[in-house]
Amino acid sequence: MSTASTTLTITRPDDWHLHLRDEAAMQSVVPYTARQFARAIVMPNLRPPVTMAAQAAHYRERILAAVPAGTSFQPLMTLYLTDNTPVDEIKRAKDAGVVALKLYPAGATTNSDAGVTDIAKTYKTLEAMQKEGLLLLVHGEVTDPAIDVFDREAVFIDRVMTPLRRDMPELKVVFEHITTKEAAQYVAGADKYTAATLTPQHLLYNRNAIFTGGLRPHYYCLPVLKREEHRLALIQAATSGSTKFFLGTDSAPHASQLKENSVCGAGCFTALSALELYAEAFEAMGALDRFEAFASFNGADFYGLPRNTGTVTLAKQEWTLPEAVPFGDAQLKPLRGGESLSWRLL
Ligand SMILES: NC(=O)N[C@@H](CC(=O)O)C(=O)O
Ligand SMILES: [Zn+2]
Ligand SMILES: [Zn+2]
Repeated sequence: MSTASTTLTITRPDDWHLHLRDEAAMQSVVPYTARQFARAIVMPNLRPPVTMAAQAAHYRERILAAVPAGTSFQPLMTLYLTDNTPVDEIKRAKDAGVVALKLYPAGATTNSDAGVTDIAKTYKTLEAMQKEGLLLLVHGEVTDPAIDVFDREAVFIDRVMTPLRRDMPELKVVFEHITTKEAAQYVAGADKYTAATLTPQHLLYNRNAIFTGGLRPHYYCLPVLKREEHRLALIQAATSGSTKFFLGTDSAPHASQLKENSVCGAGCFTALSALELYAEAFEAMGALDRFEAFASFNGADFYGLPRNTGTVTLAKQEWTLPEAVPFGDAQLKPLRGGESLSWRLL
């Protein structure tokens, strides 16, 4: 990393948690990520979900066809784990270049209806993944309606993570988009097979952001933003120098008419300005010297993939994020749209 007074140059980063959707909507958002990141872990929660290796291979082709000419971008594919994922699909997935499977507890988040109802049902498949070296990516929230929505991540640690780690000790697990001090502590204290991704919104905002001056749908994602004490624990984890924490935007585009609706879909769109948002969070902690490892090294090392070559440069330069951008034949409103950002990717 090098910093002149007004620029920050780092090795090309990767996004280890991304939603691209499909068809025209996907074609609208791929260029934003391809501009910011060399690679991205592409989430499989399409309708219908990407459950088989052959579907993932076709989805990758559609994504690659949407990458602007002259830009190098590599989508890293995942499968959607279900109660019925066949054990022998794991070998086919590995051969097709799939790097991970995603665990959505059924009903926990956007397009998770086909998710896992009981993790014990997937153990044979998880054993095959452990053997083949595929990672398990986890949306870590219980779905028990008796549990308060703000407590669902912490309860997930006790009910699912701890038993899973005990039963599948050498399966590499990424606790995705963590939002609580409990999850940050759990991952920091876990062994080398456990890591976590952090989103820009959870590093920058607490739950007040959802309610400031009215209900703000573009700040609503899952797991939902938490109290300030949790945000502080997350930014401390991200800037601690621990290699277990890395960048995963969870950029999750939803058409604006579905966000600004009586029932608002969960997800924040950040791909347009992800590095800028993270740089702001790291700068506020006086930790820009730790940004490169978080954005460009820790994730690749955990996944066992080579680090990127080449660099990107951010400048300390104020600019205004567009309020809305096209999204297929709809519109998409970025988090912080219409407001100013202090860093700009050159
Ligand atoms: N994070 C979100 O709020 N939404 C994601 C799903 C997910 O990552 O849980 C989406 O696909 O929209
Ligand atoms: Zn999720
Ligand atoms: Zn996500």
